[in-house]
Amino acid sequence: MKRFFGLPVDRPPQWRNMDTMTQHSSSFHAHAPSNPPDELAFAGDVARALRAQISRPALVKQLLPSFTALLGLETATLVTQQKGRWHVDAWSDSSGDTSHRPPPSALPLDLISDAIDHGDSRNAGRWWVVPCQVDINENGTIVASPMVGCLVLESEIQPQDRNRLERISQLLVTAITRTELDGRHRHRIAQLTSVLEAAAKWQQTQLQESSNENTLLRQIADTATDLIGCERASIFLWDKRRKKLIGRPALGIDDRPLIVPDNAGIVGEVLATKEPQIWNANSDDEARINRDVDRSLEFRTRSLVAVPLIGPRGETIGVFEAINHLENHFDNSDVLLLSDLATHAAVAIQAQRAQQSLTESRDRLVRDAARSTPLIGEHPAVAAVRESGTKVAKTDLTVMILGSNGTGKEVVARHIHYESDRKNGPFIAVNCAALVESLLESELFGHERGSFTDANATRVGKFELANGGTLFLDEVGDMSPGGQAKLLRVLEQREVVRVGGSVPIPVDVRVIAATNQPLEQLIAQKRFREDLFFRLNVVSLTLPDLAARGRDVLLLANHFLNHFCYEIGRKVPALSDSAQTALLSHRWPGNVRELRNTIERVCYLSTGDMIHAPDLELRQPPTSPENDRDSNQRTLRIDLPTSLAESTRLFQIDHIRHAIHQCGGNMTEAASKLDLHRSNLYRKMKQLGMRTGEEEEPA
Ligand SMILES: Nc1ncnc2c1ncn2[C@@H]1O[C@H](COP(=O)(O)OP(=O)(O)OP(=O)(O)O)[C@@H](O)[C@H]1O
Repeated sequence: MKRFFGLPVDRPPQWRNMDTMTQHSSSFHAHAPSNPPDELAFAGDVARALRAQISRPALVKQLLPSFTALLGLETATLVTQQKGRWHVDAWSDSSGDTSHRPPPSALPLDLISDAIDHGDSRNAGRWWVVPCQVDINENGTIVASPMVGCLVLESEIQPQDRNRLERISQLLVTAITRTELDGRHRHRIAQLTSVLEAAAKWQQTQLQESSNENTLLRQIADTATDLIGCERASIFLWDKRRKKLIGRPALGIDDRPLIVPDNAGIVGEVLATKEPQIWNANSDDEARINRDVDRSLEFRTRSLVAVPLIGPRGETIGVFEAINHLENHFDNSDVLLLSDLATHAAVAIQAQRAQQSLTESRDRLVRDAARSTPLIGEHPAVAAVRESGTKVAKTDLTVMILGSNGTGKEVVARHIHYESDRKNGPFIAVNCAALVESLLESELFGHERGSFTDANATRVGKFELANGGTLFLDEVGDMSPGGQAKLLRVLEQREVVRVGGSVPIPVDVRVIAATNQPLEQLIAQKRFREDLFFRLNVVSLTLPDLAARGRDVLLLANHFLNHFCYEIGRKVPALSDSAQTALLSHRWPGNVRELRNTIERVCYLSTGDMIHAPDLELRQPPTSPENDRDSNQRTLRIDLPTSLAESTRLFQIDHIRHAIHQCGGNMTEAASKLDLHRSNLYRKMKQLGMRTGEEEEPA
């Protein structure tokens, strides 16, 4: 390959022997105007035009007159093939006139075809034809359609001048093809940039939870319509099982999909062959178009291009179709662009489907999780907790749940979580009583590697794990002073610092705390921070003991019966009258947890369709101030050394509890039994650090 001014030029073999003639060529001025440009100046013009990155027509217009003058030609013409016909792109005569373009028929068409077919220059009489072409894969770049053209030169050329003519013609041809290629590259880069921008937008759409497949498909079709410049674009998704292609957005007037058999028309051809298809009216077979669809949609297809939609794993998911080019017929460049769009569209569609199915699975799991821990109970106090929980769930307020062990505080916390907008986030429960001080901090806030002896690796704390969801801090009253201080800081600043770390990590967590301890009393004893109490106690919900919930015991018993029998696959037995009476009269010191365990045991151990009282094996626990509330000969043992004032306080607490219990939680009755006014009873209870929730009031 020879180079002219840095530009590669392929020399046709039959001209190589003309090199020796170059030295004589400067005498060639057959028809040159009076002051012709010299070869070097022309080469300079070519280099400048190339640097300016002008379009091919502009470059030819600029250089053709001086080229004609330099070689002393009569005329020089650039012809190209367009839709199978010859077209005169540019023309110049020896005087530099470019306006009198001849018709293609005035040119030596046979010689032109000969030069194109052989890919090298041809000469016949006064005509010289130099091919000027851009191939499909020139320079390793995909070019949609080739440029087929020739420089046609008209001149009485002397043999000794042929070499010069060839050399200068090749310089112009190289400049023309280079400019054409550069233009195509720029156009292609712009196209690919647009495709990538569109793909990024589709990705955003597909990630939005609110978007559905229709939104995405419409967006993809709109992009194709804009970029290709056509009237409509449709995506046909393949329903393999039903052997149908479902076109969306439909060509139709409203939002209905267009359903066609998967072997019909051009889209059917594309699906079967996985090959793109172009159809243009007048030049292509009319029978390939399904005019029935046109008629039903009151539309006329004049031109169409369709490409397969291939998913990321090579599976065909449908066909992408563009209809009616706005300016022209569709050609290979439209196939190329639509194929680029189809590649990204197929990925976006598949990703959207995967996202959709993940969202559905997640929603199903969340629903199942919410159903697995229902807050059972019709007692007004339980109903009130449920109602307040639902209300407070819509806010991000911190909630404190009070109640004895096993009354269902975690169930209430879960109820709030699943009723809230955080339900798709995690629900993390931590039992603060179960961990020693040092471990609790690392459990809640995480720790950095090496922050203490056993910290072999960095650990993410529960606060971070609960990000976007709910953190349930059970037995918060048992938290260490250090832990309390840290917890307060996290609640105030909404960020955690891992143990041994210094970087604050933002967290978006709703905190629900619970305790069975009288926190006011702990505050008085300086065992619980008052400021933390106020932070946690923004809303407080109190669960009554199970024994105070009346017939809820039976509701819960039946709920657990159904649950465990379903788990072990046995028929659900009924509770006999004796069993019901036993359940209702038991004191349930372990509350709902105890009831649950009792029913679980019965489900596994009893046989038959009926559960009787003895099956329940309910034994009253040994006498203690906590559980011997029915006995009138109760003993309250207070360990020594205890001050008289403290002993009196503990006695009063026990006595009031006993009275409330005996009255089934009815505070008015309990107050009268204690010879107090109801409001005085409440005041006394507060004084003693007792809980005074209305929940102890039965219906
Ligand atoms: N109202 C309820 N409806 C259904 N199940 C309940 C209800 N209350 C409690 N339970 C069940 O009783 C058991 C104990 O409940 P939970 O752990 O919520 O109590 P808790 O008050 O948090 O206990 P602790 O104070 O010991 O942490 C759980 O198995 C729970 O599913």
